[in-house]
Amino acid sequence: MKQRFVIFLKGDDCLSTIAVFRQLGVAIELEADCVRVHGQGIAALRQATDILDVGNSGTTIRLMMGILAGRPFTSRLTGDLSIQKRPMNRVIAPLTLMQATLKAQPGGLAPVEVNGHSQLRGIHYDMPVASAQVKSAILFAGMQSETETTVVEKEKSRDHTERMLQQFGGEIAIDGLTLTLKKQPELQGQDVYVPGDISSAAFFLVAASLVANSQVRLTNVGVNPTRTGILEVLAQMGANITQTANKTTGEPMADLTVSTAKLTATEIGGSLIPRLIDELPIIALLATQATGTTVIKNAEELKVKETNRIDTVATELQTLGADIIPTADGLIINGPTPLHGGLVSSHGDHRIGMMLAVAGLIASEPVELADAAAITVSYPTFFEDIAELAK
Ligand SMILES: O=C(O)C1=C[C@@H](OP(=O)(O)O)[C@@H](O)[C@H](O)C1
Ligand SMILES: C=C(OP(=O)(O)O)C(=O)O
Repeated sequence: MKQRFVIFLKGDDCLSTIAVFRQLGVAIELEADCVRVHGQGIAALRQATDILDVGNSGTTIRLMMGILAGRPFTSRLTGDLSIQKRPMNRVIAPLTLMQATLKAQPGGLAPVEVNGHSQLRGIHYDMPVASAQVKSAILFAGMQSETETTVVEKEKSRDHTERMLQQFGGEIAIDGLTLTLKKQPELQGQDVYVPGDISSAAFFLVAASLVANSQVRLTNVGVNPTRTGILEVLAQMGANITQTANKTTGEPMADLTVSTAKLTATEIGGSLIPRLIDELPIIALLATQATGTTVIKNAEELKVKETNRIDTVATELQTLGADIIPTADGLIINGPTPLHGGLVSSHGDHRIGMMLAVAGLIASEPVELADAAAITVSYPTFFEDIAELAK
């Protein structure tokens, strides 16, 4: 259990986030089974001398913009080539309304300069996209604002920020899709147990469902209901999964046991999409082996992830023989279709890389994966864990 905790904190995304906070003056110790953060409050953050590099993490760059918008100094933020293609205006627009000044490259791209404002103004904001990253950035700025901030979500997105704020003694009113918060009292340090990431568990849920005679037990998986869309889809498609809830003081957590099953096609769209957005590449692979036509719609957000995931999923799975058609807002997949081998690529996107590695487990010939190193962004020991299960 502890080992799993270490695995995820060693992902490149986590390490670059820690490096960014250290540059802002926060003392952080990376221990064998935990990260110890010596927080002094948001007001104690100090100006970094260098540009802050978030690596491949969209979550880090967008959430940091919300934090730094309220600090009375200038920060510069950038990331890798993929980050420099991802839209930042979705965060810049609301933070500008709150009185911060943010300057991006043409097209609203990183690098971004944040000129923070020590007296931010709260806003009422109807979110144009269902995005936990945008929501969290506004909440972090709202925590530092002189007047009240209200965010109205388009669809319910993951609520880890709201839960953690409450755990640290902060106050936020949650009424369906409407969130309201004021300037926060001093937050109190807490012990936080980080459950296993369901987005990483998803690759094993699908692998065990597809590989003949499998049974896999995944322990302490985070099952926050804003993240469990994949479990609902798997159940709908006929997967064999049992769930045992674990006692926890923070985020809900469960052990999941999954075994091979015969699957049928399904339709995925609407409010389910934000609850399984990062799982759609692996769900697409699952659908290639299900009987019937699976339709994924309302998922245009996939186009602005680490790659355009509608294109990369369709192209790479077509290379392996899948019957999969990209659409403007999703994918249409006909199954079951046997997959053959071939040379495919992650295109530098960890989730595409892991999906293709799982495809390799069910393909009739070898699958060669180019740029497999991208997987370390979220799951450095992915291949070791797959090899262990394949024994
Ligand atoms: O808040 C987060 O940590 C994330 C939110 C999601 O992005 P959006 O909320 O912008 O869709 C998700 O795709 C991303 O991988 C991580
Ligand atoms: C970590 C991810 O995304 P982001 O770069 O948006 O944080 C992800 O796709 O799982």
